[in-house]
Amino acid sequence: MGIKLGCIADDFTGATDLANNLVQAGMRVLQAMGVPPGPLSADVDAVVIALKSRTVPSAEAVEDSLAALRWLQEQGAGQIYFKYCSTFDSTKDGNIGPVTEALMDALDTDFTVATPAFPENKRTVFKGYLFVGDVLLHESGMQNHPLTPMTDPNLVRVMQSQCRRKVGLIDYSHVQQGPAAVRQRIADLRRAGVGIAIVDALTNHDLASIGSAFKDMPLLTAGSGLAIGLPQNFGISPGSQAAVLPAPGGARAVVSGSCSVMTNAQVAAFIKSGRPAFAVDPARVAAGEDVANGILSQALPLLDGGPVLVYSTADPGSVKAVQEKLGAAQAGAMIEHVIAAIARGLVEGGVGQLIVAGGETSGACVQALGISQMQIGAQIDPGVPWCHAHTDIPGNQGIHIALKSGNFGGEDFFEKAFAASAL
Ligand SMILES: Nc1ncnc2c1ncn2[C@@H]1O[C@H](COP(=O)(O)OP(=O)(O)O)[C@@H](O)[C@H]1O
Ligand SMILES: O=C(O)[C@@H](O)C(=O)COP(=O)(O)O
Repeated sequence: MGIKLGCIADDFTGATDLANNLVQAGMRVLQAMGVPPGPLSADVDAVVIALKSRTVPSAEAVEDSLAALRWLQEQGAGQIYFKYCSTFDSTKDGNIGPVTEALMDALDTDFTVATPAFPENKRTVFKGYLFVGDVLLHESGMQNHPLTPMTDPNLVRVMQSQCRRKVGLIDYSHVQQGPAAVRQRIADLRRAGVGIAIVDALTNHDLASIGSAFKDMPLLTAGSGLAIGLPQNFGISPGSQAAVLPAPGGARAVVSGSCSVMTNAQVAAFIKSGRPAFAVDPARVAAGEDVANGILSQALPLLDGGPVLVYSTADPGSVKAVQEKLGAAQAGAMIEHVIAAIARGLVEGGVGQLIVAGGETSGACVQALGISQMQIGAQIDPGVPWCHAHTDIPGNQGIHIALKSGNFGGEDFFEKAFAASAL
């Protein structure tokens, strides 16, 4: 028998977020970093393949996603789930629309849904508008994202601008009435020539209800929230399947390349606590200085005294100034490269418990550490579990790693995560 659910996530924090929600909902999950080189050997309900496809050119995102789809189909996946950000992070050209349509073509399906709703993390969709907490997406700080600034909260409009197919809406008046009304709405939209529908959802109850209406859909596209509503379709009941990870060991460190509002607050709280923190200065990196080794030589001797932080996290004004000089994509890639080299240097120097803040940053760090699979452990905050992974560092016995999405976690997230790992 094949796997029940095959998932393709467009970034690495997003992949652990989805895997975590599936695990919380009762599924046994394998998370793979990139398309696995061989067939699946574990007995699991779902596989999440993490790609770094959110901000790459859309043709590349499509190619990578189709390769992931082929592998999942070879493992007998019954349903495919394309996971993107709960803030619908997209570049001007996509990639949510182009990847969705390529997957629809490959699966030969004429209809799918799209909903980033994740109520537990305060992402809700109403009348097709995405709210983050009490404000609309474009007032949430996401308008200042370094790579995917989100300036339009109307998801029908955003998705339509990325798609050839007609985009419609399953609004709350249908969702509220339950699965039968949602199925009826889908039939009506199909007749009207709609290929992709944004779906409203405000609560976990809504997600469970729409999840059951989507039981027979070959392709689902969503944030991680919808995962809560799917295991029931496979006869799986809620109940955590989090793995008991090996006992944590080694020194502790945080590396952060996220510039989100929440990460800025978390970095500020860490610095305020008086623990050692080292800033990556983009200007010095651009000038060709060996910033990675400079920081490592200062940070490594301090590891015995408790966690250290290395960050490029900055406010929107500073990010804009850097981008004006270097270009947004170039600045992003350059900083990711330095932080990834630092993450590897920290693990080589004895770090066994590592937090990475930022999705693109996590992708770069996980790749630099040579991690190919992660085991999902206990949740720290909604959307962020501790994980265990093997690296390709000679002699390394594996590390505990938490990939924190930009806007997830409370202000004390770093402290809370290390307190949890000590249990
Ligand atoms: N000070 C900075 N100036 C410009 N870009 C930055 C700075 N710090 C980080 N970045 C880049 O911003 C992007 C942040 O994206 P990401 O890591 O996905 O964080 P988030 O999870 O908040 O979206 C990365 O490409 C990172 O390299
Ligand atoms: O859905 C979410 O919000 C996260 O899983 C996610 O994808 C976050 O991406 P980053 O903010 O880039 O970490």
